[in-house]
Amino acid sequence: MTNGEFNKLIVGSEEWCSFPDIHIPAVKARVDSGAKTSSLHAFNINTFRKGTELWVSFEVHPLQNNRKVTIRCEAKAVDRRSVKSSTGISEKRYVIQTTLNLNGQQWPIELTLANRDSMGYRMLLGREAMIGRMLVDPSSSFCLGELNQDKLNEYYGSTSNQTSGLKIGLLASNPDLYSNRRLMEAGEERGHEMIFLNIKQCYMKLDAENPEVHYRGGHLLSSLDAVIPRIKPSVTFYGCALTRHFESLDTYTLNSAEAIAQSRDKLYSLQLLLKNGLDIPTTGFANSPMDTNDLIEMVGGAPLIVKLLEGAQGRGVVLAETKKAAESVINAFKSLRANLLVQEFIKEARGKDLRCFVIDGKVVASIERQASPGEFRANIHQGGTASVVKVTAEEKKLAIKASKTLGLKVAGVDIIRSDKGPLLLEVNSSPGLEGIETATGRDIAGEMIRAIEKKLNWKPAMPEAVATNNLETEQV
Ligand SMILES: Nc1ncnc2c1ncn2[C@@H]1O[C@H](COP(=O)(O)OP(=O)(O)OP(=O)(O)O)[C@@H](O)[C@H]1O
Ligand SMILES: [Mg+2]
Ligand SMILES: [Mg+2]
Repeated sequence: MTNGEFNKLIVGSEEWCSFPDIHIPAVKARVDSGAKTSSLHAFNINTFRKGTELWVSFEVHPLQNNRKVTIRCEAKAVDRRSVKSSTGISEKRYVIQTTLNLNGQQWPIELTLANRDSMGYRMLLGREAMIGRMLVDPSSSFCLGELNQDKLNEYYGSTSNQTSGLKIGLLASNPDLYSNRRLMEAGEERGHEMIFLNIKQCYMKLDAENPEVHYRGGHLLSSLDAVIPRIKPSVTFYGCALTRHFESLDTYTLNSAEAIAQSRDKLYSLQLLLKNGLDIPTTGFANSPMDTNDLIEMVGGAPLIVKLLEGAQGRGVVLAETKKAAESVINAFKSLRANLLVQEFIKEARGKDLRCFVIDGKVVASIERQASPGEFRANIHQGGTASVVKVTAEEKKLAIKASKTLGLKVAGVDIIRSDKGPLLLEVNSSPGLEGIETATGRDIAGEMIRAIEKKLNWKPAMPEAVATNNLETEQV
């Protein structure tokens, strides 16, 4: 190490910094040497002239997951540049030059004004701003010091104690469905304003500076704090596009569009789960009908399971008991151009499976589902019955890891008990509440609302006035 390097700041992957010129006293930055330029999450970006100079005015929510604190800023625009985001989409962004303060050291840096923060960070510190001044230790965070809540309150006033409820949209299709009724009810019970948003009646404006979502007849949906996406398979494409658009409006979505989309693709999600070391029944997938025989051999021969990639509620899951039946089912589905996978049949499960309901990294309830007599599918919609079950620590870990792998904050994880141990069947992004609430008597809808409150740092004005059903403890 040269002498010069001793003078460099050692920073972790996240650090608090400030921007004195634009009056931002504290913002948490993601340190990302993979990005060239630094960026700040800004909205309501408008240009104006000061003499011959082009200036921009913009607003910033400096705190992560908090839309109550807003700072209005003005700065000279030094450029307008095409910037490629991590998702590969390039867009034009204004660039300002401003002073960065990091642990008392100050220097001017260029900042692009980005209008989305898919990573949740309001600020990204890129390598141009770091060159010659700092060394990154990616394994640590806040090497330059943490900021506690008191300090943040001092800077921004009280950031958490809100007296009124949140405005939460339920993005779904059928308001009469048990799960949707319960979510509306649970939110209202906890003092929030709940708005039912029919997916098909939402429409959006895609615009770099002012993206919008409108509802039936032009009503603007700009002030929602959070959205609960409950997207049925037939509207996955549009529902995910809407969810993504809410994310770009800085509305918190309980499950992200990306997580919903990838968990809907059964094949892709199984690949992701396997890659992360989670066990699944042996599964085969092929395109050409010429390979049907080998496909059957691959999963250990008949009896075997055939699943449509776009199935749900047990529809599109077939048990082929003989090799002949397997061949005809696979070929029949293929002739209809359906995407399907074949899977080893877990006979020893005897028509039972587990549904673990995961919220925010915890298993809040689990049930065992037993298929009706003569049926192998345990889905409630196929006549299965649910009962409370004690799940093992291994099963719990599997469910939590599966939700995490797919990036789902709320998930219904289906597990089957095999002779080889628990195997993952699938992970659902809009798991039904009826079966699990009825069997366990738990307030799962309330738990989902609480996960939003926690994420948005919302606390009831009078905690004792709100009915709480504390489900922090995992069900065993
Ligand atoms: N490999 C298998 N071996 C034995 N039984 C299986 C197997 N795969 C699925 N099953 C049974 O069939 C049921 C339905 O399968 P799966 O959960 O994969 O799809 P799905 O229920 O259609 O999707 P969703 O849960 O989203 O509605 C399972 O709950 C389980 O009881
Ligand atoms: Mg299932
Ligand atoms: Mg499913």
